[in-house]
Amino acid sequence: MSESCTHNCNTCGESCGSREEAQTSFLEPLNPSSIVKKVIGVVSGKGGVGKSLVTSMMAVSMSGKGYKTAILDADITGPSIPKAFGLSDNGVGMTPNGLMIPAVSATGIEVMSANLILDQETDPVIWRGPVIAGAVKQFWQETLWENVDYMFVDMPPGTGDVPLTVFQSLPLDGIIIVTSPQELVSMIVGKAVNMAKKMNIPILGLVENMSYLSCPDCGKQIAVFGESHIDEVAENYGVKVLARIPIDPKIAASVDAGTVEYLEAPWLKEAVDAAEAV
Ligand SMILES: Nc1ncnc2c1ncn2[C@@H]1O[C@H](COP(=O)(O)OP(=O)(O)OP(=O)(O)O)[C@@H](O)[C@H]1O
Repeated sequence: MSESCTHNCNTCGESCGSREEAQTSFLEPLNPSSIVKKVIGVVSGKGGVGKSLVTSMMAVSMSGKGYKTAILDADITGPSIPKAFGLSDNGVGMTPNGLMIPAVSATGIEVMSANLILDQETDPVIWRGPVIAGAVKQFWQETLWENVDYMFVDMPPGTGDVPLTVFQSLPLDGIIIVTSPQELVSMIVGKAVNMAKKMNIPILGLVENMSYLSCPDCGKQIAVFGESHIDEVAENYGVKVLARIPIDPKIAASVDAGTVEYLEAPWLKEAVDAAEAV
């Protein structure tokens, strides 16, 4: 036993031989009919930076490579995945033994989201934190996830109570952190990196969305939200920059039209390689 051991594993950072028993696992088991091989969380410091876009496009890219892919929309109060895939109807079924059957997109991506089970997609979700976290656990445990190679989880934004519970409940194999240049990037990345490290979840890297706008006439890149600091931030925290996504009206239009799975995402190549290497 280390000299600096406090004999209380909740307060002691030393890794000694008697550590494991004291660790409590909050991981929720899957139902026996389901298999999910890899789970990758997509996180952001706040809403509106493009977390759902990155989640959707990672799923689209992995599905395009032949993997059976699913999306668990854990952003319960701001569920935007069904709309991006044009899944506005109530597409969730039930198995005879009471498991939810996820909706399936036109190209075969399975989706589970609060918006698919609400009577009206405009109904607000006015639930408190523990209820929200409980819904995410149900989406994980009580859905029939049949032989999924890759599941992407659109995490609730931020590093508060709800994202923390989701982090603890799902067996994440890695996370992707999405930022935009106008955020307090360093602080946000720092919080997300520390949260992931505390839970021993590997960080695949950072994706900077709305990084720049390409002038349609001369091709010059305009830093609409100011110069990016993503490289310094990534270096400070020892993580990789996986992608820089431009502001592109085509992106917004295809999300609005529910045709995100027909969008090409050449900018995510390194992120896709990182997911494949998990
Ligand atoms: N690079 C981009 N170019 C143009 N529009 C974009 C881009 N990224 C995202 N958008 C648009 O910005 C809006 C917010 O994006 P998105 O829903 O992915 O963000 P989010 O971080 O998931 O937000 P929330 O947590 O609130 O759901 C969407 O309408 C989306 O189409």
